[in-house]
Amino acid sequence: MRLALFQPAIPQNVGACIRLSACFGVSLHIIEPTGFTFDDRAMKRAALDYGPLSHMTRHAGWDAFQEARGPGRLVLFTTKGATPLTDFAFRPDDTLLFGSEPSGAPDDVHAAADARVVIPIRPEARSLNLAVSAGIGLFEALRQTGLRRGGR
Ligand SMILES: C[S@@+](CC[C@H](N)C(=O)[O-])C[C@H]1O[C@@H](n2cnc3c(N)ncnc32)[C@H](O)[C@@H]1O
Repeated sequence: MRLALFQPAIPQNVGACIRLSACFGVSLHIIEPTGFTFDDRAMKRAALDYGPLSHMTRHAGWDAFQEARGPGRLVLFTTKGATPLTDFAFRPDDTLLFGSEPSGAPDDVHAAADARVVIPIRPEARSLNLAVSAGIGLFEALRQTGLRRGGR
C-alpha cells in the first residue's frame, strides 16, 4: 500500500501525511510541483518529529511518478463519479492517489486511474480536507488488506 499526493499546495497537509505514512508504515509519494518548498516550517511543524519514520519520495512530475511507481493499481480518491469507499475492495499493492487542494486531480489523471473512489459525505458539502481524506482512505485500505501494528 502506498500513498501519493498530486501537486499538493498546502504544507500542513503534506506534514500530516508524512505523519500518516510514519504511523502506518506506508510510503508517501509527492508528485511535484508543490505549492511550497520542502524546508517549509509549517510542513515540518505538522510532521512533528515523524520525518525519519516516514518513507517519502518526491517525483518531478506526473510522468516521472508513473514511470517510477511500480506494479499495482492506481486508486484515485475523487469527488467525481466514483465508487463509494464502502463498496470498494482494496488490494495490498494499491497506490492511493489524492488530488491537490484547490482543484483536485486533472482529467488526464482521472483517465489514468485504474479505479476512482469517493468517501461519502453529505450532499450539501463539497469535499473533505486532503489529509483527512488520506487518513480515512488509508485506514480503510489497511483494514481490508490486513492492518497490523508496527508497519507493513
Ligand atoms: C480539498 S480536496 C479538492 C477539492 C476539489 N475542489 C475537488 O472537488 O476535487 C483535495 C483532495 O482530497 C480528496 N478528497 C476530498 N474529499 C473527498 C471525498 N469526499 N472523496 C474522495 N476524495 C476526497 C481528493 O483526492 C481531492 O482531490
